Amino acid sequence: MRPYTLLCPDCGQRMEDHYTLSCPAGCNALIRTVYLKRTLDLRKEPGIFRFADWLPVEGTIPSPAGPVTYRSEGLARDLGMKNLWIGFSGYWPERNAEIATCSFKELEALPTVVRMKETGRGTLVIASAGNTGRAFCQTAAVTGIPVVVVVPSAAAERLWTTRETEKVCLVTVDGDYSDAIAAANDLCTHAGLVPEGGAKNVARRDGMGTVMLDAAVTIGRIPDHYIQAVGSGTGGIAAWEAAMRLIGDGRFGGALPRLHLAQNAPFVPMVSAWRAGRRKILPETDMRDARSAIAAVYADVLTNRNPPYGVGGGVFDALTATGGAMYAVENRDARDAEKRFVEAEGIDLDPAAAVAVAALIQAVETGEIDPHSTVLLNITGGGYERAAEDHDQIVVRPAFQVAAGTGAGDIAADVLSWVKRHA
Ligand SMILES: Cc1ncc(COP(=O)(O)O)c(C=O)c1O
Repeated sequence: MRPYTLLCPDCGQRMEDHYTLSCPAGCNALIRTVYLKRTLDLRKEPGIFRFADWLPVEGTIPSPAGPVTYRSEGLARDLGMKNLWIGFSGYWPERNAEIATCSFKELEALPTVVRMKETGRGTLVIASAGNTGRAFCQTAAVTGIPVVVVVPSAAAERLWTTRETEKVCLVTVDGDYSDAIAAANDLCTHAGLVPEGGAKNVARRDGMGTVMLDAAVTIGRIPDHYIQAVGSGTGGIAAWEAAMRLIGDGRFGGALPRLHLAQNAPFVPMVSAWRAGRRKILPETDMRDARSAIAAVYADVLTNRNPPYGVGGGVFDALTATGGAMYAVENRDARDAEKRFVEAEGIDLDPAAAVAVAALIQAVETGEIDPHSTVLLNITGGGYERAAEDHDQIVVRPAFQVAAGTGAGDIAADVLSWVKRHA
């Protein structure tokens, strides 16, 4: 028996894991893991698998990539804060941050690949705006387990690994992130190609949830506030779920952290729906002129048109349960915040992380966050310059291309034959 079961929070059904992504009864809710161990014991592993007790895996990968939490001095002083903690998911070896692909997406990729190997069959297909794809490419390079990664053509340059690998089938799509998602969905209609699952994948959520776990064990308690930039919002959901587990553990306090989730204006569908008090995103209201709005943002990895917002156990529920708030961040504010962060903390940021810093500044200025409270700022990506000093960054060459508006039907047979050759 595996050390966890899956639970549908809607109908209450418990199930065994067969790389299960949704409730077999058809409920519109994100299934969750229920771990047999209610208290968290840290393992003697180098990276994320320190938290394997609360990851849906039995095996581990000896990777140094994991969450790191430290107490801010520079930015805290700049903002007049007393208890600002930074969860740094990137590359900064001087702070023990060893995610060579520089974003928290590696925290999702590592347990996902192990879970798939242990409970599923087939080859994972990942749609990405860049960072998720790079994380899965790296995991394929480290484990030798092949993956199919589908990205917008403009994001292809973000796909690199620190080791040579033949185990990545990179498909580029002429279009934006949504077109990449559509092409990946097309591919997954073929036997042997399996959707990685996004927010529905408990390994992704629990992998991201380790940022909250690491913060709680470092600080000694659950923080009062949690700040993150979101595209799908999976990390926000994960932080909420991890905090519920920590409350169940009993050693880290009994209150949920307030979630502060930020999007990059002008593409802010969840902010718009949340502020209107709606569980449902209305495309004509919340995503008007989506293509041009997406093209205008600084942090394009935050542009997901189908976030798990209204689904049971999704972003709306996470915000409601935690008394949360959402923020729209303008490009210029993200850039200013990035400058302040770099000066204060001494490491570069992913544009998405700059959006989170800008949201923190907004929250402190508007009084949403009391500067004396205990705050966890999730820096979801950074350390690119530092990583380039220490590691090779070997560009992954596209294997196949999907032309604008054509779908992935034409290349499916080629992708399947690639999978056969590389499995
Ligand atoms: C660096 C970084 N931060 C934040 C996010 C937002 O994550 P999510 O789409 O899971 O909300 C992404 C998404 O790709 C990202 O790459």
